[in-house]
Amino acid sequence: MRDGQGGKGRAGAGWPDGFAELRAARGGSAGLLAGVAAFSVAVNLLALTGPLFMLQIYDRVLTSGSVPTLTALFLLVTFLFLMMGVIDLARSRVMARVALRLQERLEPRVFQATLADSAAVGADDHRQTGLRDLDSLRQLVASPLATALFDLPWAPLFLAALYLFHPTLGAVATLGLLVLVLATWLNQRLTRPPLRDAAAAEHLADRTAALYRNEGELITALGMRGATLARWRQSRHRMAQSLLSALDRGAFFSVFSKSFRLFLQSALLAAGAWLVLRQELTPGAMIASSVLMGRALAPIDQLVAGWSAMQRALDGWDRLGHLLTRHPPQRPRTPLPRPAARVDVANLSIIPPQGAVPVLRCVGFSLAPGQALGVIGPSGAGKSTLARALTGGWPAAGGTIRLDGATLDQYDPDQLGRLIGYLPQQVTLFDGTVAENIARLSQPDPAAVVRAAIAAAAHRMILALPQGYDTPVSQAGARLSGGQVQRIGLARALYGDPVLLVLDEPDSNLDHEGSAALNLAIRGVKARAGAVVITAHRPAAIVECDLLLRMDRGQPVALGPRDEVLRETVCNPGPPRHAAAETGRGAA
Ligand SMILES: Nc1ncnc2c1ncn2[C@@H]1O[C@H](COP(=O)(O)OP(=O)(O)OP(=O)(O)O)[C@@H](O)[C@H]1O
Repeated sequence: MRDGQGGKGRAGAGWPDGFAELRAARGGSAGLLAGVAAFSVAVNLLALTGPLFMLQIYDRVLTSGSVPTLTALFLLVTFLFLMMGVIDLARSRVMARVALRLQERLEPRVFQATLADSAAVGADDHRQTGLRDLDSLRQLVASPLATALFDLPWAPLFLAALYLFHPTLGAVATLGLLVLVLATWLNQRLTRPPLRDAAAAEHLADRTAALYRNEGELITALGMRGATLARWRQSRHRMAQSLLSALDRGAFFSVFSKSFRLFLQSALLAAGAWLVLRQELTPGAMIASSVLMGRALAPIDQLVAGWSAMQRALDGWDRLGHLLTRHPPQRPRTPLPRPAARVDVANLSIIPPQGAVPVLRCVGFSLAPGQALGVIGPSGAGKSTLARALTGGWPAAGGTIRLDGATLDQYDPDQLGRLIGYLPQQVTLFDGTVAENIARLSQPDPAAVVRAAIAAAAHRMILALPQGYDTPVSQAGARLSGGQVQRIGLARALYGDPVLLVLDEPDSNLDHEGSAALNLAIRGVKARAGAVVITAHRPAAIVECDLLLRMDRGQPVALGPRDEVLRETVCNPGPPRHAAAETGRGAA
């Protein structure tokens, strides 16, 4: 398989790039592939059985009229073909196992890289095809196309045999082979762009359909059915057009290759007959050479016919290489003890993934255990960006975030995830029970689940569900209100007593009772010496905050004790002002 270039050098120092990982995974089946190559030697040598048998029938049996020779040859041929079938079958079965092994070996890495990509780029980005690419790779390896690749290097052997029969036959076959190789290359060149377009358009159409499916209620309510159908059909139409163009071109080459192969066989027969007439060849050799050439050209025919699958897999290999390069394997980190809730942010700037300019600049503050920081500011001020950065979701482009002295990347990501409770603006629940969702899909600790639910004021609401904590929920199937989902999300954030709790507009869907419970939960975290960061639009959400950070257009405009900053905000709600505290660290 090919190596892409674009992603090279982006992997961490000392770590293999994505393509090296792919090659290593393929190398993991080197023994099996060597076995397949050995089987291919046997299969291709045994493929000479047919031509040799014909040679013997025409030149020995028919001339001598010997029935015993015919019988012996026939029995031998039966045995050899049987052997060939058995070995060919074994070869296919081994390739199926190679394919499975490749998939099993790469799946965890690809899954993690896809998740990381989705966290960095956004779930709806068109690059979310890692697992699908791996599937097409597995399908290719398990398909007859892969075995055709093993047969391809044997074509010269059959050509050599033709040259042995007669150089003219060899020359005709070589010429034919070159034409077919040229046709295969042209096929690849001409069908690749439309096939890529079709795959991209198909992905877009699938994504659009999934989004519309999830938002069916909204679409109906807003009378958007016609418009959504038109848009979906537009992307389907684009896919159909590209696919049609690829199929048309592919069909041309497929038909050309098939017809040319048949023609070539007749041409070779004609050349053979001419040589027989000139008494330079025996009739047996003439027939055998025709069969031999068929065998030499078969893998090329197979490759032309299955080119779109081949192309999909090759493109998939490229994309996977880049995906794995973008997200190199986690380096092992020395496990750190559970930190104290001391958060130090210094001169932090954040550039969103795929972004070019920082959307957060020069942010600095310190939080001591037992303190809560409120982050306020107008829409687009950078509050959610700061929340994402504090959870380790978006890496710092400049400056640092330290938790008890260690930068976030010094923690193992899973450990960090357990140390931080995060409630995003939009809460998503996953397939599983309510308890499993609160326990972050790990094996739930029932006491901890109930404790977290009580702290989030979700306990009674959960008990009212048909099966209580064991009620299955899913993104689409759950019949929970926005506030109920938010409370379960808060319970999930509180599960496991995190050191740092990051709440991104936690009260956007909460009623009075929910807001009161939220404040109680924040007080609880502070009481057990945790730290809390809350972004908010509403004053009710920051009543438990000791410190307040006011942001505007990605920059801090005020930082200090809550009431002081609130007073300042009332007196001076205008554009950014660079107070001494703006970039300071020592507000805590
Ligand atoms: N993925 C992204 N790529 C590029 N820019 C982004 C991305 N996400 C956010 N931004 C930009 O970063 C800035 C801050 O956005 P952010 O969501 O942090 O604001 P916010 O203060 O949380 O707003 P709101 O109160 O409306 O939630 C905005 O200008 C936004 O356009």
